[in-house]
Amino acid sequence: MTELPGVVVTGVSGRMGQMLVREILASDRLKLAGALERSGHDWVGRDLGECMGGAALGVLVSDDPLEAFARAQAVIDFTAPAATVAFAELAAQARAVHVIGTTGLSADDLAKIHTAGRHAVIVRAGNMSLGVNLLTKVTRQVAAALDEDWDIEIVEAHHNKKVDAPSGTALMLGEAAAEGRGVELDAVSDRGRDGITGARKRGDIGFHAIRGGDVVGEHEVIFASAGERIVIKHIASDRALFARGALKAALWGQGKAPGEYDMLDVLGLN
Ligand SMILES: NC(=O)c1ccc[n+]([C@@H]2O[C@H](COP(=O)([O-])OP(=O)(O)OC[C@H]3O[C@@H](n4cnc5c(N)ncnc54)[C@H](O)[C@@H]3O)[C@@H](O)[C@H]2O)c1
Ligand SMILES: O=C(O)C1=N[C@H](C(=O)O)CCC1
Repeated sequence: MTELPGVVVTGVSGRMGQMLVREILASDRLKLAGALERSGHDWVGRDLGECMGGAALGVLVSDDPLEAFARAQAVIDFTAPAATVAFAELAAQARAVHVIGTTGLSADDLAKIHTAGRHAVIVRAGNMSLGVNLLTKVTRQVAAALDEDWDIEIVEAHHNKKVDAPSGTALMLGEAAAEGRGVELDAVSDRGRDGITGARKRGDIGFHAIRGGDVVGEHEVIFASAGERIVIKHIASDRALFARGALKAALWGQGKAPGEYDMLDVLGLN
């Protein structure tokens, strides 16, 4: 019998980290090979199962990525930008597939991740759900079909602990709309208006972020013209959705040529 690919989960105490552990433990195609948290976190050195309030799993939470990645075929990483950039280099050294869900990455962070992708498989997406990835395709098509008489606005809502805005998903949708229009997103992006902003600039793509309660993730792309509006909306009601997408990516990446991929590749939507 062949061994199942082993996965290390980073940021294991986090909202996504714990969801990923549950999905891996329930999977018959992947096994848990390690659990990482940041140095100084009170889970480090303790049994993961007990930390999560259940029975012991025999997996100690570690703060040593180098040692953990050496035993893994995949690293699933939903943490924070600085951690993800460091993990990209270490996962590439270990030739482990690095699945990146972390959002809020800067252009400089993305360039470093791109460099790591020369040596190993990286799958990165601001949203790992089938629905949102399909929505990016639809958004690109609708934006390509309409001219600038149609104003594009992207509205997103998330829980009150989210630290970055616009969300990674909103940026994916904005990129898709800009691509459909044949423009660079950076040149037309208008984020969170406030004060005497003047009239809306033709061709801009607007972004608006709502933060509150326990909202898992909601995204709306609005195409507004004189007398009519098209609104395309995705609602995520369970974080398990993102975790299952990440597991799919970890499996899909096994044996692929080094490079940077996204969920459209994984889902066969490219
Ligand atoms: N792509 C997607 O589908 C998707 C879905 C949900 C969340 N996210 C993104 O995932 C990230 C995490 O979200 P969350 O809600 O789980 O946040 P969270 O704050 O609950 O968890 C992040 C975890 O990472 C840990 N961490 C930070 N630095 C670390 C380091 N150096 N080493 C190890 N662990 C470290 C933190 O201690 C924390 O436990 C965010 O960027 C979020 O936007 C993406
Ligand atoms: O909870 C979060 O944080 C989420 N982040 C992703 C984003 O930034 O789009 C995906 C949805 C949930």
